[in-house]
Amino acid sequence: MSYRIPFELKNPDLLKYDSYVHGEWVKAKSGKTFEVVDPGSDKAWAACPDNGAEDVDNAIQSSYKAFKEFGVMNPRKRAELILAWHNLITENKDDIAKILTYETGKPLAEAAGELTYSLGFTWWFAGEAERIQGAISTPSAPNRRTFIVKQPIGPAVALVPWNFPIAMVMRKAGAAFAAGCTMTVKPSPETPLTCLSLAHLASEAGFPPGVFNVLTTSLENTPSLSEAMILHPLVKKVTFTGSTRIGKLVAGLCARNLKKCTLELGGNCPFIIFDDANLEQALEQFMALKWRHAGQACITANRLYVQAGVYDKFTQMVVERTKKLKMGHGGEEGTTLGPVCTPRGLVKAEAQAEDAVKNGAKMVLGTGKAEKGAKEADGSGKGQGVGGYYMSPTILTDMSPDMLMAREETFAPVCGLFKFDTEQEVVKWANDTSMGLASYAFTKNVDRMWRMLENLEAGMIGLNTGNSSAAETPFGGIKESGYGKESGKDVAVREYLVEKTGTFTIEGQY
Ligand SMILES: O=CCCC(=O)O
Repeated sequence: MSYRIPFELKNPDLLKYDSYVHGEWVKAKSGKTFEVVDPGSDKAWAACPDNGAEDVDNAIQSSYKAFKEFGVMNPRKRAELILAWHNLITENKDDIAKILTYETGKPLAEAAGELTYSLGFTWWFAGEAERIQGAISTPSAPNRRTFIVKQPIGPAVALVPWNFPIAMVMRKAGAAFAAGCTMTVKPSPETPLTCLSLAHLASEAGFPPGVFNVLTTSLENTPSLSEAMILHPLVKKVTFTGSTRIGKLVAGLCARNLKKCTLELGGNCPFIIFDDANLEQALEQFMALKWRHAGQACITANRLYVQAGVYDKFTQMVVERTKKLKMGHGGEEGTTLGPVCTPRGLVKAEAQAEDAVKNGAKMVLGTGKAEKGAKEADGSGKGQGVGGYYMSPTILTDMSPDMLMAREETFAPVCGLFKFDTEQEVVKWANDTSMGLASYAFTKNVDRMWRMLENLEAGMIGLNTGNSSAAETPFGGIKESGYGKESGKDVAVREYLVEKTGTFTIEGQY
Protein backbone atom coordinates (compact mmCIF):
# COMPACT_ATOMS: atom_id res chain seq x y z
CA MET A 1 0.00 0.00 0.00
CA SER A 2 1.31 3.47 -0.78
CA TYR A 3 0.74 6.42 1.51
CA ARG A 4 0.46 10.14 0.94
CA ILE A 5 2.87 12.13 3.12
CA PRO A 6 0.82 15.09 4.36
CA PHE A 7 3.74 17.58 4.49
CA GLU A 8 6.91 18.55 2.65
CA LEU A 9 10.46 18.37 3.94
CA LYS A 10 13.56 20.30 2.91
CA ASN A 11 15.49 17.07 3.46
CA PRO A 12 13.24 14.15 2.36
CA ASP A 13 16.09 11.72 3.18
CA LEU A 14 15.06 12.03 6.82
CA LEU A 15 12.04 9.86 6.20
CA LYS A 16 13.09 6.24 6.56
CA TYR A 17 10.53 3.47 6.82
CA ASP A 18 12.68 0.47 7.72
CA SER A 19 14.34 -0.53 10.96
CA TYR A 20 18.02 0.26 11.36
CA VAL A 21 20.44 -2.51 12.34
CA HIS A 22 24.22 -2.45 11.99
CA GLY A 23 24.16 0.42 9.54
CA GLU A 24 21.53 -1.21 7.28
CA TRP A 25 17.83 -0.40 6.74
CA VAL A 26 16.07 -3.71 7.36
CA LYS A 27 12.60 -5.26 7.25
CA ALA A 28 11.06 -7.58 9.85
CA LYS A 29 11.75 -11.28 9.24
CA SER A 30 7.98 -11.82 8.98
CA GLY A 31 7.75 -9.14 6.28
CA LYS A 32 4.88 -7.58 8.26
CA THR A 33 4.43 -3.86 8.76
CA PHE A 34 2.24 -1.59 10.88
CA GLU A 35 0.81 1.84 10.12
CA VAL A 36 1.77 5.22 11.49
CA VAL A 37 -1.27 7.45 11.99
CA ASP A 38 -1.56 11.24 12.20
CA PRO A 39 -3.49 11.85 15.46
CA GLY A 40 -4.70 15.16 14.05
CA SER A 41 -6.56 13.56 11.12
CA ASP A 42 -6.83 9.87 12.07
CA LYS A 43 -5.20 9.02 8.70
CA ALA A 44 -2.36 6.55 8.23
CA TRP A 45 0.55 8.14 6.36
CA ALA A 46 3.39 5.59 6.62
CA ALA A 47 4.19 2.02 7.59
CA CYS A 48 7.20 0.47 9.36
CA PRO A 49 8.47 -3.07 10.01
CA ASP A 50 6.52 -4.98 12.61
CA ASN A 51 9.50 -6.68 14.27
CA GLY A 52 8.94 -9.61 16.62
CA ALA A 53 11.05 -11.54 19.10
CA GLU A 54 12.74 -13.36 16.19
CA ASP A 55 14.30 -10.06 15.02
CA VAL A 56 15.99 -9.27 18.32
CA ASP A 57 19.13 -11.45 18.26
CA ASN A 58 20.45 -9.90 15.07
CA ALA A 59 20.16 -6.38 16.49
CA ILE A 60 21.69 -7.23 19.86
CA GLN A 61 24.57 -9.19 18.31
CA SER A 62 25.27 -6.10 16.24
CA SER A 63 25.11 -3.90 19.33
CA TYR A 64 27.53 -6.23 21.14
CA LYS A 65 29.95 -6.32 18.22
CA ALA A 66 29.93 -2.52 18.04
CA PHE A 67 30.37 -2.25 21.82
CA LYS A 68 33.69 -4.11 21.61
CA GLU A 69 35.13 -1.12 19.77
CA PHE A 70 32.93 1.77 20.88
CA GLY A 71 33.41 0.92 24.56
CA VAL A 72 37.15 1.45 24.30
CA MET A 73 37.04 4.38 21.89
CA ASN A 74 38.81 7.47 23.22
CA PRO A 75 36.23 9.70 25.00
CA ARG A 76 37.27 12.71 22.88
CA LYS A 77 36.30 10.77 19.77
CA ARG A 78 32.95 9.78 21.30
CA ALA A 79 32.36 13.42 22.24
CA GLU A 80 33.09 14.45 18.65
CA LEU A 81 30.61 11.92 17.30
CA ILE A 82 27.86 13.11 19.68
CA LEU A 83 28.61 16.70 18.67
CA ALA A 84 28.50 15.84 14.95
CA TRP A 85 25.10 14.20 15.55
CA HIS A 86 24.00 17.28 17.49
CA ASN A 87 25.00 19.54 14.59
CA LEU A 88 23.14 17.46 12.01
CA ILE A 89 19.99 17.37 14.15
CA THR A 90 20.27 21.16 14.52
CA GLU A 91 20.52 21.57 10.73
CA ASN A 92 17.42 19.40 10.23
CA LYS A 93 15.48 20.70 13.22
CA ASP A 94 12.49 22.13 11.33
CA ASP A 95 11.98 19.00 9.26
CA ILE A 96 12.21 16.67 12.26
CA ALA A 97 9.72 18.88 14.11
CA LYS A 98 7.27 18.40 11.22
CA ILE A 99 7.59 14.60 11.37
CA LEU A 100 7.08 14.84 15.13
CA THR A 101 3.89 16.84 14.73
CA TYR A 102 2.40 14.28 12.35
CA GLU A 103 3.32 11.39 14.68
CA THR A 104 2.28 12.87 18.03
CA GLY A 105 -0.23 15.59 17.16
CA LYS A 106 1.66 18.27 19.09
CA PRO A 107 1.59 21.76 17.56
CA LEU A 108 4.59 22.68 15.40
CA ALA A 109 5.83 25.31 17.87
CA GLU A 110 5.82 22.70 20.63
CA ALA A 111 7.52 20.18 18.35
CA ALA A 112 10.25 22.75 17.66
CA GLY A 113 10.45 23.26 21.44
CA GLU A 114 11.00 19.54 21.94
CA LEU A 115 13.85 19.68 19.44
CA THR A 116 15.48 22.57 21.29
CA TYR A 117 15.07 20.71 24.60
CA SER A 118 16.48 17.52 23.05
CA LEU A 119 19.49 19.27 21.57
CA GLY A 120 20.37 20.25 25.13
CA PHE A 121 21.05 16.54 25.74
CA THR A 122 23.43 15.96 22.85
CA TRP A 123 25.26 19.20 23.71
CA TRP A 124 25.48 18.26 27.40
CA PHE A 125 26.50 14.63 26.92
CA ALA A 126 29.15 15.50 24.35
CA GLY A 127 30.76 17.40 27.26
CA GLU A 128 30.11 14.64 29.78
CA ALA A 129 31.91 12.00 27.66
CA GLU A 130 35.29 13.47 28.57
CA ARG A 131 34.45 14.10 32.22
CA ILE A 132 34.03 10.51 33.38
CA GLN A 133 36.57 10.27 36.16
CA GLY A 134 37.57 7.68 38.71
CA ALA A 135 38.89 8.26 42.23
CA ILE A 136 41.91 7.43 44.36
CA SER A 137 42.25 7.22 48.14
CA THR A 138 44.55 6.01 50.93
CA PRO A 139 42.95 3.28 53.06
CA SER A 140 43.73 2.52 56.72
CA ALA A 141 45.83 -0.54 55.84
CA PRO A 142 49.49 0.53 55.41
CA ASN A 143 51.28 0.81 52.05
CA ARG A 144 48.06 0.72 50.10
CA ARG A 145 46.15 2.86 47.67
CA THR A 146 42.66 2.13 46.38
CA PHE A 147 41.30 3.50 43.19
CA ILE A 148 38.05 3.35 41.29
CA VAL A 149 37.85 3.01 37.53
CA LYS A 150 34.62 3.46 35.58
CA GLN A 151 33.83 1.49 32.46
CA PRO A 152 30.80 1.27 30.16
CA ILE A 153 28.41 -1.44 31.31
CA GLY A 154 27.74 -2.92 27.86
CA PRO A 155 25.01 -2.94 25.19
CA ALA A 156 21.91 -1.11 26.36
CA VAL A 157 18.26 -1.29 25.36
CA ALA A 158 15.91 1.71 25.43
CA LEU A 159 12.12 1.41 25.44
CA VAL A 160 10.85 4.84 24.56
CA PRO A 161 7.39 6.47 24.87
CA TRP A 162 5.42 8.41 22.26
CA ASN A 163 4.87 11.64 24.18
CA PHE A 164 8.44 13.02 23.86
CA PRO A 165 9.88 10.52 21.40
CA ILE A 166 12.86 12.64 20.35
CA ALA A 167 13.79 14.03 23.75
CA MET A 168 13.61 10.59 25.35
CA VAL A 169 15.82 8.98 22.68
CA MET A 170 18.38 11.78 22.85
CA ARG A 171 18.38 11.86 26.67
CA LYS A 172 18.97 8.10 26.88
CA ALA A 173 21.29 7.66 23.89
CA GLY A 174 23.29 10.80 24.77
CA ALA A 175 24.16 9.39 28.21
CA ALA A 176 24.81 5.89 26.83
CA PHE A 177 27.14 7.14 24.08
CA ALA A 178 29.00 9.43 26.49
CA ALA A 179 29.64 6.38 28.71
CA GLY A 180 30.74 4.22 25.75
CA CYS A 181 27.65 2.00 25.58
CA THR A 182 25.88 1.02 22.39
CA MET A 183 22.09 1.22 22.31
CA THR A 184 19.19 -0.53 20.58
CA VAL A 185 16.06 1.58 20.72
CA LYS A 186 12.49 0.36 20.48
CA PRO A 187 10.38 3.42 19.75
CA SER A 188 6.68 3.45 20.48
CA PRO A 189 4.43 2.12 17.69
CA GLU A 190 3.00 5.66 17.38
CA THR A 191 6.37 7.35 16.83
CA PRO A 192 8.88 5.23 14.92
CA LEU A 193 9.70 7.76 12.19
CA THR A 194 11.30 10.45 14.33
CA CYS A 195 13.51 7.78 15.88
CA LEU A 196 14.51 6.50 12.42
CA SER A 197 15.36 10.05 11.32
CA LEU A 198 17.70 10.29 14.34
CA ALA A 199 19.27 6.95 13.33
CA HIS A 200 19.82 8.26 9.81
CA LEU A 201 21.57 11.34 11.19
CA ALA A 202 23.63 9.24 13.61
CA SER A 203 24.87 7.28 10.65
CA GLU A 204 25.67 10.51 8.74
CA ALA A 205 27.50 11.76 11.83
CA GLY A 206 29.84 8.78 11.59
CA PHE A 207 28.73 6.53 14.45
CA PRO A 208 30.05 3.03 13.62
CA PRO A 209 27.43 0.42 12.58
CA GLY A 210 25.68 -1.15 15.55
CA VAL A 211 26.24 1.72 17.99
CA PHE A 212 22.67 2.94 17.45
CA ASN A 213 20.12 0.37 16.27
CA VAL A 214 16.36 0.84 15.98
CA LEU A 215 13.76 -1.95 16.05
CA THR A 216 10.27 -0.73 15.23
CA THR A 217 7.17 -2.68 16.15
CA SER A 218 3.38 -2.60 16.42
CA LEU A 219 1.33 -2.33 19.60
CA GLU A 220 0.54 -6.07 19.38
CA ASN A 221 4.19 -7.11 19.15
CA THR A 222 5.50 -4.61 21.70
CA PRO A 223 5.34 -6.99 24.72
CA SER A 224 7.09 -9.94 23.04
CA LEU A 225 9.71 -7.79 21.32
CA SER A 226 10.47 -5.84 24.49
CA GLU A 227 10.72 -8.99 26.55
CA ALA A 228 13.14 -10.57 24.11
CA MET A 229 15.27 -7.41 24.11
CA ILE A 230 15.35 -7.17 27.90
CA LEU A 231 16.14 -10.86 28.43
CA HIS A 232 18.83 -11.11 25.74
CA PRO A 233 21.98 -12.23 27.59
CA LEU A 234 24.21 -9.69 25.82
CA VAL A 235 22.08 -6.75 27.00
CA LYS A 236 23.51 -5.32 30.20
CA LYS A 237 21.35 -2.28 30.77
CA VAL A 238 17.70 -1.40 30.18
CA THR A 239 16.15 2.04 30.26
CA PHE A 240 12.40 2.52 30.11
CA THR A 241 10.13 5.55 30.15
CA GLY A 242 6.41 4.86 30.39
CA SER A 243 3.68 3.78 32.74
CA THR A 244 4.23 2.40 36.23
CA ARG A 245 2.28 -0.73 35.28
CA ILE A 246 4.69 -1.58 32.47
CA GLY A 247 7.67 -0.34 34.49
CA LYS A 248 6.99 -3.02 37.07
CA LEU A 249 7.00 -5.68 34.33
CA VAL A 250 10.28 -4.32 32.95
CA ALA A 251 11.84 -4.31 36.44
CA GLY A 252 10.65 -7.92 36.96
CA LEU A 253 12.26 -9.06 33.71
CA CYS A 254 15.50 -7.24 34.56
CA ALA A 255 15.50 -8.77 38.05
CA ARG A 256 15.60 -12.28 36.61
CA ASN A 257 19.21 -11.73 35.57
CA LEU A 258 19.99 -8.83 37.93
CA LYS A 259 20.18 -6.44 35.01
CA LYS A 260 20.68 -2.77 35.78
CA CYS A 261 17.67 -0.66 34.80
CA THR A 262 16.50 2.93 34.88
CA LEU A 263 12.76 3.51 35.18
CA GLU A 264 11.11 6.85 34.42
CA LEU A 265 7.47 6.08 35.20
CA GLY A 266 4.14 7.74 35.71
CA GLY A 267 3.47 10.92 37.60
CA ASN A 268 0.42 12.28 39.41
CA CYS A 269 1.98 15.64 40.05
CA PRO A 270 0.38 18.19 42.41
CA PHE A 271 0.57 21.89 41.54
CA ILE A 272 -0.06 23.92 44.72
CA ILE A 273 -0.93 27.61 44.84
CA PHE A 274 -0.96 29.33 48.24
CA ASP A 275 -2.85 32.54 49.04
CA ASP A 276 0.39 34.52 49.06
CA ALA A 277 1.54 33.35 45.61
CA ASN A 278 2.06 35.69 42.69
CA LEU A 279 -1.01 34.49 40.76
CA GLU A 280 0.19 35.82 37.41
CA GLN A 281 3.44 33.95 37.81
CA ALA A 282 1.59 30.79 38.85
CA LEU A 283 -0.78 31.10 35.90
CA GLU A 284 2.01 31.51 33.34
CA GLN A 285 3.81 28.46 34.67
CA PHE A 286 0.63 26.42 34.96
CA MET A 287 -0.55 27.17 31.42
CA ALA A 288 2.75 26.07 29.90
CA LEU A 289 2.98 22.94 32.02
CA LYS A 290 -0.63 21.75 31.99
CA TRP A 291 -1.55 22.16 28.33
CA ARG A 292 1.89 21.11 26.98
CA HIS A 293 1.23 18.33 24.48
CA ALA A 294 -2.49 18.41 25.42
CA GLY A 295 -1.70 17.34 28.98
CA GLN A 296 0.38 14.34 27.92
CA ALA A 297 3.62 14.84 29.84
CA CYS A 298 4.58 12.67 32.80
CA ILE A 299 5.47 15.80 34.78
CA THR A 300 2.27 17.66 33.87
CA ALA A 301 0.23 19.35 36.62
CA ASN A 302 -2.21 16.54 37.29
CA ARG A 303 -3.90 17.93 40.42
CA LEU A 304 -4.28 21.67 40.87
CA TYR A 305 -4.58 22.63 44.56
CA VAL A 306 -5.55 26.26 45.23
CA GLN A 307 -5.84 27.79 48.71
CA ALA A 308 -9.33 28.97 49.68
CA GLY A 309 -8.48 32.72 49.69
CA VAL A 310 -7.56 32.77 45.97
CA TYR A 311 -9.52 29.76 44.72
CA ASP A 312 -12.32 31.63 42.94
CA LYS A 313 -10.00 34.24 41.51
CA PHE A 314 -7.49 31.71 40.21
CA THR A 315 -10.26 29.52 38.77
CA GLN A 316 -11.51 32.47 36.77
CA MET A 317 -7.98 33.36 35.63
CA VAL A 318 -7.24 29.86 34.45
CA VAL A 319 -10.59 29.52 32.65
CA GLU A 320 -10.16 32.86 30.83
CA ARG A 321 -6.64 32.03 29.70
CA THR A 322 -7.56 28.50 28.66
CA LYS A 323 -10.39 29.82 26.49
CA LYS A 324 -7.74 31.57 24.40
CA LEU A 325 -6.10 28.30 23.40
CA LYS A 326 -6.66 27.45 19.78
CA MET A 327 -7.37 23.78 19.37
CA GLY A 328 -6.62 22.28 15.99
CA HIS A 329 -4.30 20.22 13.87
CA GLY A 330 -0.73 20.57 15.08
CA GLY A 331 0.45 21.38 11.57
CA GLU A 332 -1.90 24.38 11.22
CA GLU A 333 -0.52 27.87 11.82
CA GLY A 334 -1.65 29.26 15.19
CA THR A 335 -2.69 25.98 16.83
CA THR A 336 -1.79 25.98 20.53
CA LEU A 337 -3.54 22.77 21.56
CA GLY A 338 -3.35 19.66 19.42
CA PRO A 339 -5.15 16.33 19.63
CA VAL A 340 -4.10 13.60 22.04
CA CYS A 341 -1.83 10.99 20.56
CA THR A 342 -4.07 7.92 20.73
CA PRO A 343 -7.82 7.26 20.84
CA ARG A 344 -7.28 5.22 24.05
CA GLY A 345 -6.15 8.47 25.72
CA LEU A 346 -9.58 9.96 25.04
CA VAL A 347 -11.42 6.97 26.46
CA LYS A 348 -9.52 7.25 29.77
CA ALA A 349 -10.00 11.04 29.97
CA GLU A 350 -13.75 10.75 29.33
CA ALA A 351 -14.09 8.16 32.10
CA GLN A 352 -12.17 10.38 34.54
CA ALA A 353 -14.22 13.50 33.73
CA GLU A 354 -17.45 11.55 34.01
CA ASP A 355 -16.42 10.09 37.37
CA ALA A 356 -15.54 13.57 38.69
CA VAL A 357 -18.92 15.02 37.67
CA LYS A 358 -20.76 12.03 39.09
CA ASN A 359 -19.00 12.63 42.41
CA GLY A 360 -19.80 16.33 42.65
CA ALA A 361 -17.32 18.21 40.43
CA LYS A 362 -18.55 21.15 38.30
CA MET A 363 -17.47 21.40 34.68
CA VAL A 364 -16.68 25.09 34.12
CA LEU A 365 -15.06 24.74 30.68
CA GLY A 366 -15.18 22.13 27.93
CA THR A 367 -17.17 18.94 27.77
CA GLY A 368 -14.87 16.18 28.98
CA LYS A 369 -15.90 14.35 25.80
CA ALA A 370 -14.02 13.37 22.69
CA GLU A 371 -14.99 15.37 19.66
CA LYS A 372 -14.52 14.80 15.98
CA GLY A 373 -12.87 17.69 14.25
CA ALA A 374 -11.09 20.70 15.63
CA LYS A 375 -13.04 23.51 17.23
CA GLU A 376 -11.97 26.68 18.94
CA ALA A 377 -11.27 26.09 22.63
CA ASP A 378 -14.19 28.33 23.59
CA GLY A 379 -16.55 25.85 21.98
CA SER A 380 -17.61 28.28 19.21
CA GLY A 381 -17.40 25.51 16.63
CA LYS A 382 -15.25 27.57 14.24
CA GLY A 383 -12.83 24.72 13.71
CA GLN A 384 -11.55 22.85 10.72
CA GLY A 385 -13.40 19.58 11.14
CA VAL A 386 -10.39 17.47 10.25
CA GLY A 387 -11.12 14.35 12.28
CA GLY A 388 -8.55 13.12 14.79
CA TYR A 389 -8.40 12.57 18.54
CA TYR A 390 -9.54 15.87 19.98
CA MET A 391 -10.92 16.95 23.31
CA SER A 392 -11.39 20.64 23.98
CA PRO A 393 -9.67 21.74 27.20
CA THR A 394 -11.86 20.80 30.11
CA ILE A 395 -11.76 22.41 33.54
CA LEU A 396 -13.49 20.99 36.62
CA THR A 397 -13.87 22.64 40.02
CA ASP A 398 -14.96 21.29 43.41
CA MET A 399 -12.72 18.28 43.06
CA SER A 400 -12.26 15.90 45.98
CA PRO A 401 -9.59 13.33 46.90
CA ASP A 402 -11.82 10.29 46.28
CA MET A 403 -12.23 11.00 42.54
CA LEU A 404 -10.32 9.05 39.87
CA MET A 405 -8.56 12.23 38.75
CA ALA A 406 -7.04 12.58 42.22
CA ARG A 407 -5.64 9.07 42.16
CA GLU A 408 -4.62 8.49 38.54
CA GLU A 409 -2.53 10.23 35.92
CA THR A 410 -4.87 12.07 33.51
CA PHE A 411 -2.73 12.43 30.34
CA ALA A 412 -5.26 14.54 28.45
CA PRO A 413 -6.41 18.19 28.37
CA VAL A 414 -8.50 17.86 31.52
CA CYS A 415 -7.76 19.91 34.63
CA GLY A 416 -9.32 19.60 38.09
CA LEU A 417 -9.12 22.27 40.81
CA PHE A 418 -9.07 21.21 44.47
CA LYS A 419 -9.68 23.79 47.22
CA PHE A 420 -7.56 23.57 50.39
CA ASP A 421 -7.31 25.51 53.66
CA THR A 422 -4.01 24.75 55.33
CA GLU A 423 -0.46 23.85 54.37
CA GLN A 424 -0.67 20.68 56.44
CA GLU A 425 -3.80 19.57 54.63
CA VAL A 426 -2.43 20.18 51.15
CA VAL A 427 0.87 18.42 51.82
CA LYS A 428 -1.08 15.39 53.05
CA TRP A 429 -3.24 15.37 49.90
CA ALA A 430 -0.32 16.04 47.58
CA ASN A 431 1.63 13.10 49.01
CA ASP A 432 -1.37 10.79 49.11
CA THR A 433 -0.36 8.94 45.95
CA SER A 434 1.91 6.03 45.15
CA MET A 435 3.67 8.28 42.62
CA GLY A 436 6.51 10.70 43.27
CA LEU A 437 7.71 12.23 40.04
CA ALA A 438 7.37 16.02 40.35
CA SER A 439 5.54 18.51 42.59
CA TYR A 440 5.10 22.26 42.27
CA ALA A 441 4.47 24.89 44.92
CA PHE A 442 3.80 28.62 44.54
CA THR A 443 4.28 30.89 47.57
CA LYS A 444 6.23 34.02 48.46
CA ASN A 445 6.92 32.78 51.99
CA VAL A 446 10.54 31.63 52.08
CA ASP A 447 10.10 29.35 55.08
CA ARG A 448 7.16 27.63 53.50
CA MET A 449 9.06 27.27 50.25
CA TRP A 450 11.78 25.39 52.06
CA ARG A 451 9.22 23.20 53.86
CA MET A 452 7.68 22.36 50.51
CA LEU A 453 11.05 21.27 49.15
CA GLU A 454 11.55 18.95 52.11
CA ASN A 455 7.99 17.75 52.70
CA LEU A 456 6.66 17.05 49.22
CA GLU A 457 7.38 13.48 48.16
CA ALA A 458 8.73 13.77 44.63
CA GLY A 459 12.01 13.47 42.78
CA MET A 460 11.71 16.98 41.32
CA ILE A 461 10.18 19.99 43.08
CA GLY A 462 9.33 23.19 41.20
CA LEU A 463 9.33 26.21 43.54
CA ASN A 464 7.54 29.10 41.87
CA THR A 465 8.48 27.16 38.74
CA GLY A 466 6.53 24.86 36.45
CA ASN A 467 8.53 22.74 34.06
CA SER A 468 12.19 22.57 35.07
CA SER A 469 13.33 19.70 32.83
CA ALA A 470 16.77 20.38 31.37
CA ALA A 471 19.87 18.49 30.34
CA GLU A 472 21.85 20.03 33.20
CA THR A 473 19.50 18.88 35.97
CA PRO A 474 18.83 15.32 37.16
CA PHE A 475 15.46 14.03 35.97
CA GLY A 476 13.80 11.19 37.85
CA GLY A 477 11.17 10.19 40.35
CA ILE A 478 10.84 8.43 43.68
CA LYS A 479 8.17 6.01 45.00
CA GLU A 480 6.34 4.27 42.14
CA SER A 481 7.54 6.89 39.66
CA GLY A 482 10.68 4.84 39.27
CA TYR A 483 14.38 4.98 40.00
CA GLY A 484 17.59 6.14 38.43
CA LYS A 485 18.33 9.57 36.99
CA GLU A 486 18.51 10.83 33.45
CA SER A 487 20.35 14.05 32.57
CA GLY A 488 22.31 16.10 35.06
CA LYS A 489 25.97 16.11 36.08
CA ASP A 490 27.54 12.64 36.58
CA VAL A 491 24.31 10.90 37.66
CA ALA A 492 22.93 10.21 34.17
CA VAL A 493 26.11 8.78 32.71
CA ARG A 494 26.65 6.73 35.88
CA GLU A 495 23.55 4.72 34.93
CA TYR A 496 25.59 3.31 32.01
CA LEU A 497 28.82 2.62 33.91
CA VAL A 498 30.23 -0.06 36.15
CA GLU A 499 32.75 0.85 38.81
CA LYS A 500 35.72 -1.31 39.71
CA THR A 501 37.80 -0.91 42.84
CA GLY A 502 41.52 -1.56 42.48
CA THR A 503 43.80 -1.99 45.50
CA PHE A 504 47.49 -1.45 45.07
CA THR A 505 50.27 -2.24 47.53
CA ILE A 506 53.34 0.01 47.30
CA GLU A 507 56.62 -1.09 48.79
CA GLY A 508 58.65 1.58 50.59
CA GLN A 509 55.74 4.01 51.02
CA TYR A 510 53.54 4.80 54.07
O1 LIG B 1 6.87 12.92 29.83
C1 LIG B 1 8.00 12.77 30.20
C2 LIG B 1 9.18 13.64 29.93
C3 LIG B 1 8.90 15.07 30.13
C4 LIG B 1 10.16 15.89 30.26
O2 LIG B 1 11.27 15.42 29.97
O3 LIG B 1 10.02 17.04 30.66
